[in-house]
Amino acid sequence: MSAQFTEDGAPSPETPPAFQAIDARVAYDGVPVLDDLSLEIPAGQTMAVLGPNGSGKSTLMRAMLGIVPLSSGEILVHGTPLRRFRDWKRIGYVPQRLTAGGAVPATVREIVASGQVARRRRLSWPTREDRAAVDESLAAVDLSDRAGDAVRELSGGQQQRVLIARALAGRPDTFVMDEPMAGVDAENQRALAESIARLRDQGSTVVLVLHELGPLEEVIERSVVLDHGRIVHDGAAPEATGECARPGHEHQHPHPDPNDPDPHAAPTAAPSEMIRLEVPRRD
Ligand SMILES: Nc1ncnc2c1ncn2[C@@H]1O[C@H](COP(=O)(O)OP(=O)(O)OP(=O)(O)O)[C@@H](O)[C@H]1O
Repeated sequence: MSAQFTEDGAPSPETPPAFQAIDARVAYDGVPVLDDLSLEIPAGQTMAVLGPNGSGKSTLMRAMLGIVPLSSGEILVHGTPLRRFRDWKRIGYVPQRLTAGGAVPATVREIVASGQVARRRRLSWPTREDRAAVDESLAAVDLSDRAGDAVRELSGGQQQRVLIARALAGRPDTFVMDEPMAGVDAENQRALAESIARLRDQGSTVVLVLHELGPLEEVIERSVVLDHGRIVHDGAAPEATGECARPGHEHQHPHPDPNDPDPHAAPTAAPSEMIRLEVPRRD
C-alpha cells in the first residue's frame, strides 16, 4: 500500500513519522486543551489515544489534521509542516459518527465515493479504478449488499463502517479515526477490529481515539493516555479494560446528541456535514 516498509517488513529508516506534534498547544477561549504536547507517531504504527472525557483526544486528532489551529508549537505530517502539507489523499479521517439532523437521502455508495474527493484535482466523473476502489472498500467493511440503501436506514454500527469505507475509498496510507467503536454493537466492533487489523497488516498508519481497547487490544501496538491535555502514559496498553476504567473515571459514551439521544437508533445522515468534516483546514 505504501513505501513505508523495507522488503523484510521493517519501517524504512528514512521514512519520516506520520505525525509529529512539537510542544503543541491548543486553547479554547484562553483555556489550554492541549498543553505543550509532544508526540511522534512513526509511519506504519497502530496507536490508540485513550483518556477521560475532555482530556483533549479529539482536539489532538483535529490539531494533527489542521482542523483546529495551534496557539503555539508545530505539527508535521509525513515530515512536512502542516501549513505546507498538501498530500491529503494520503490521509483518511474517520470522524466520530454521522451527524443527525439532515434529510438528504444519500446512499451508502455515494457516501463511500465521497471519500475520493481529495484524490481528484477538480470535479470529474469517477474512473473505472475509482469505482473498483469503492467496491473494494464496501467489501472490506462487509457492506456490499447495502450499497444502494440510504445510509440513514443503517444502524449506528453499520454507519460507522460506512465512514471507514469512505476513508478506505480514497486509498490513503494514514488513518485517523475518532472513536470508531462508540455506539457500535459487539458484532460490528469485531468486524471493525478485523478491518483495522488488515490496514495494519498492509503497513498503514492507524491512529485511533478509543474509549477502551476492547476487541482492538490485539491490534494496537502503542497506547497513549491523555489527561488534561498532557500525555500521562505512553507505551503498552494501560490495563485490560483501558485507563478509562480506573476508579473515579466517568466516561460517557456515546456522545449525547440533542437530535439523536438514542445512540443505537440509526441517525439521519447529513452528508454535507460529513464532507465538511473530511476536508482539513489548509493554510
Ligand atoms: N470547539 C470548542 N470550543 C470550546 N471548547 C471546546 C471545543 N472543542 C472541545 N472543547 C473543550 O476542550 C476540551 C477537550 O475536548 P476534546 O473533545 O478534545 O476531549 P476528548 O478527550 O476528545 O473528550 P471526549 O472523550 O468527551 O470526546 C473539553 O473541555 C471540551 O469541552
